[in-house]
Amino acid sequence: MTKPSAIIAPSVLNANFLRLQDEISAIEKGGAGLVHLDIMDGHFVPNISFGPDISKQIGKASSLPMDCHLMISNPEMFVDEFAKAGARYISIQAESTHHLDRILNRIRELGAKPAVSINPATPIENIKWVLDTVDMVLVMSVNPGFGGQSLIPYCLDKIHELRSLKPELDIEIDGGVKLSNILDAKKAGANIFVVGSAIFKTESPEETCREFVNQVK
Ligand SMILES: O=C(CO)[C@H](O)[C@H](O)COP(=O)(O)O
Repeated sequence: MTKPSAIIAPSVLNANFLRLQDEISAIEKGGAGLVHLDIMDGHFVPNISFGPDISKQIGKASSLPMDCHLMISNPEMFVDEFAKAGARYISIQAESTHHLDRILNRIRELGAKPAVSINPATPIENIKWVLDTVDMVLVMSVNPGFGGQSLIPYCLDKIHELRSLKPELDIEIDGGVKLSNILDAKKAGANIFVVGSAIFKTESPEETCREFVNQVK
């Protein structure tokens, strides 16, 4: 049985957008495996970030595969655009659509990797029937919308439950991940770690990213 590899996926939500190219180069040098893009629409979540055009520019500015997390209502209207923008992964919030199976299959047809995401209060049971359709499950460990929040501890129990169900699945944790708790997340069963403010709000995002990479090796 192949053990999924550990990957740090910095979220640029809290990066300095006026120096985005430098911020991206820093995480590349720091050993990140993915660049995580938080797409927010002011409707599904109480914040607005950016859309497919900026994502496409980020894709061109980076050698890292893009991990696009759609925290938006009506995601079916936008998956084609994100696939065209070059997303490697497209994550859909299970709570955001009536047609989860359809949209995940559409993402694969478009040549990207489908992933499903669940909010802290959403049970694993709700995504049970799509676990064989996706390449990754993203477990939100904060209520989505903002960086810089604290990890909700019961989300680690959800990851543990999911890992027991699917030993080879890529499981991503997103929200409140810090150097002080990343090993708890790893122990629970996560292997892809989204880290936002704990990387970009430090003196040297490159050095900090490297520390996270070394921590989960
Ligand atoms: O999806 C998100 C918020 O909805 C962010 O990816 C997440 O919060 C990462 O930021 P931080 O590491 O600062 O918590």
